[in-house]
Amino acid sequence: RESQAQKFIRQHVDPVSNPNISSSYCNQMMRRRKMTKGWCKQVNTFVHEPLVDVQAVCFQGNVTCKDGQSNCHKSNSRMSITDCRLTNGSKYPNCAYRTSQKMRHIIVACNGTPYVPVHFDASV
Ligand SMILES: Nc1ncnc2c1ncn2[C@@H]1O[C@H](C(=O)NS(=O)(=O)C[C@H]2[C@@H](O)[C@H](n3ccc(=O)[nH]c3=O)O[C@@H]2CO)[C@@H](O)[C@H]1O
Repeated sequence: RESQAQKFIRQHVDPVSNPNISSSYCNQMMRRRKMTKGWCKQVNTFVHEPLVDVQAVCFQGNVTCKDGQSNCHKSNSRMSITDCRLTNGSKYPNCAYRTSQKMRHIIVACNGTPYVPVHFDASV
């Protein structure tokens, strides 16, 4: 049984890829990280920073989450991310994504002991 923390890492952490991401990055990674099973996940962000740097965000700026909870945190600095957004013509099971490479502050929700990221809220 995958924990919420493990699910966050599977869905959002990819330190390996370098920033000059290919246009097929999202089509490959959304499949590889199992977000195209049963349905095509609409939007997903991958963070290209070391896991420890992403986990450290839990101890950075506290902000309100989109759902109104108060356990969200905004990264002090901008991070290398890739946004994957489902294209209009995409038809399950052929999930087709637009790949956008950005430098943004990330906002994650954290929970538990140890207090770790469990949800990707937004990037700004
Ligand atoms: N405060 C909280 N504290 C603790 N837990 C909390 C809290 N809030 C939610 N969860 C939980 O998280 C789980 C979850 O999957 N939430 S999700 O909104 O669908 C995730 C979004 C995100 O994956 C993705 N997205 C979106 C934007 C973007 O820039 N980049 C990007 O990747 O799209 C998804 C849909 O928007 C769910 O179990 C919910 O209960």
